[in-house]
Amino acid sequence: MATVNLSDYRPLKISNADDFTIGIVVSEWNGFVTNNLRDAALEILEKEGVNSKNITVHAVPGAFELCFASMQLCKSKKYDAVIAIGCVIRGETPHFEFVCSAVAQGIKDCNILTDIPAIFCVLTDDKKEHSIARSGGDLGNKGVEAAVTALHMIDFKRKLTK
Ligand SMILES: Nc1c(NC[C@H](O)[C@H](O)[C@H](O)CO)[nH]c(=O)[nH]c1=O
Ligand SMILES: CC(=O)[C@@H](O)COP(=O)(O)O
Repeated sequence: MATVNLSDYRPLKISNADDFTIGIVVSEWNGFVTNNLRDAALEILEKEGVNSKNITVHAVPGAFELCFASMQLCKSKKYDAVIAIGCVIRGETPHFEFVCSAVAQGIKDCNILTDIPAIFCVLTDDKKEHSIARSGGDLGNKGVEAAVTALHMIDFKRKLTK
């Protein structure tokens, strides 16, 4: 049983977040989870000073489609960071393994093949209850973690190019 609250969030007070541009891709599969992840990420981004007009949210059918959509957003050069949000819940067949592996590799590829940080906010859970606990339940909300990570990575990259 996990004991760490994934959302032990303390304000980052990043000074120049008002001009950060962020693309968010949300898969519609398990929307009862992914919408909560999305909303938590949006809340943190705006709390940290990102202008809502600089945040764009795109929907795709399933987690597998996060690969294509995230790469397109990264290649567009319109965003300082991209957050990929999904929830894959194990079924009866090995399909779960293939989807999870493909999505992890696909989002990794966005980071390696483009110079845009792509954040992996995809729950890969054996049970629905695990996903619920991590999207606003007892174990916090992975969307918080993803938003914080995106801000850190934008800040990291900007410091490199100073
Ligand atoms: N079982 C889940 C899926 N499966 C669908 C795939 O992601 C993909 O849309 C399909 O294979 C067509 O390419 N997607 C999730 O996001 N979550 C699941 O639990
Ligand atoms: C992870 C999935 O794609 C899942 O919906 C597949 O379910 P099943 O393995 O029972 O077909």
